[in-house]
Amino acid sequence: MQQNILMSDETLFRDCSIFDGEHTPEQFRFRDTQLSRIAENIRPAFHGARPLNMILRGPPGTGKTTSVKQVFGEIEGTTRKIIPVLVNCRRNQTEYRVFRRIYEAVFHQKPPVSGVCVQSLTETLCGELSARGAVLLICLDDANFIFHDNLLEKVLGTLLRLYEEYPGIRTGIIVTVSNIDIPVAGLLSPSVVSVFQPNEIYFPPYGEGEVRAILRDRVRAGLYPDVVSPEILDSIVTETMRCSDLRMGIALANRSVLRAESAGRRSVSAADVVASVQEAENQHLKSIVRTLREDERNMLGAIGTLYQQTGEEMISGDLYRALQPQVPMCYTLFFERLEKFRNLGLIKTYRPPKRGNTRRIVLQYGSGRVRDVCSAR
Ligand SMILES: Nc1ncnc2c1ncn2[C@@H]1O[C@H](COP(=O)(O)OP(=O)(O)OP(=O)(O)O)[C@@H](O)[C@H]1O
Repeated sequence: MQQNILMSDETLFRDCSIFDGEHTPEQFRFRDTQLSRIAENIRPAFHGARPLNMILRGPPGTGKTTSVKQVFGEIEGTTRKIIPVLVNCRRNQTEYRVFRRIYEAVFHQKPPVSGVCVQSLTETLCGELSARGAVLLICLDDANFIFHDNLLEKVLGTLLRLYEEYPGIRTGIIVTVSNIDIPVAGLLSPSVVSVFQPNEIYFPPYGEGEVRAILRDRVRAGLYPDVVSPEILDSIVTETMRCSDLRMGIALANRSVLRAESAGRRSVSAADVVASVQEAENQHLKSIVRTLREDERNMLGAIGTLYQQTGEEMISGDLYRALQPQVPMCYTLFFERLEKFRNLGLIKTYRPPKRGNTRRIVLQYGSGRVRDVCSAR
């Protein structure tokens, strides 16, 4: 029995950064096809032409961001004539913040604070791009976070029209989205669609064997030998397949090891994995809720509270009426917020047969957990 044998400063991690959400893996497997298609679309920029626009589409945790980071890393190591900028749309949910992020990446400093609008940022940016003779390659990563309020349309509209206002400016746009059921073109006006013309690259979910291989790589790189046995790895793989998100699997492995470590054991037990599943799911839910505005968080929390009392789903009209006392809002706003929750994977909506526009609204996480996470400050 391996109980309490770790000294307080002993650790099971060879390198704990391997389990960070932002970690770029040394071994990036199973995405060669997607990487070479991305590279093909960017290739014209190496000859001074405009890169082809792209949409990278696939469920969460299928390696879209990692692929872009890999390609951008190679570009940065090869040429200064292409400036790649990764914009995290989770963290930048207004038009101004998106352009501020681009400005910061190009100038390596913040824009002047007072009185600067998007127009003046783009003017300065385009002046700089002309002076350097460089192509701007922007990735709007996790663009589903800016589907609301017509924001994607505004941002794309501005980016795509830069060359009209500033002749000679060349830009390429990569949009990554994790909703597989919403066509991006449906969110855009015909005028934006006609200029955008993206090539779509699909990232399918990883199969069980692929998930096992990826997690095994992480475990080998991040932990000392025998901390995770093949049987324990199997149970982490099973949980990962259940929630079909690799990111959850990485978080689950991390949490299970931390649990074993704090109990002073040298290997992870089946009980560590079981006990860590909820923590890993909570962590995932928290990371999404953190990106919501306060009014949206209040509405989601109110749905959690309501569903605790009424059951795990409601019809849209009933839900709207039931929410009014705590979170008064008009019907349009109600549907806009529901749409955002759906885009973020917080709810699912179903149309019951023969009920017109009515939808059944189902939470994707337990109602009690949703309520607690939304009310935590
Ligand atoms: N093929 C792979 N090999 C190794 N690690 C991978 C692979 N694919 C994804 N990962 C890891 O899984 C996690 C999620 O990957 P990534 O952020 O690239 O997914 P995504 O498709 O952009 O997800 P989302 O749509 O939720 O933003 C990261 O920690 C990443 O390192």
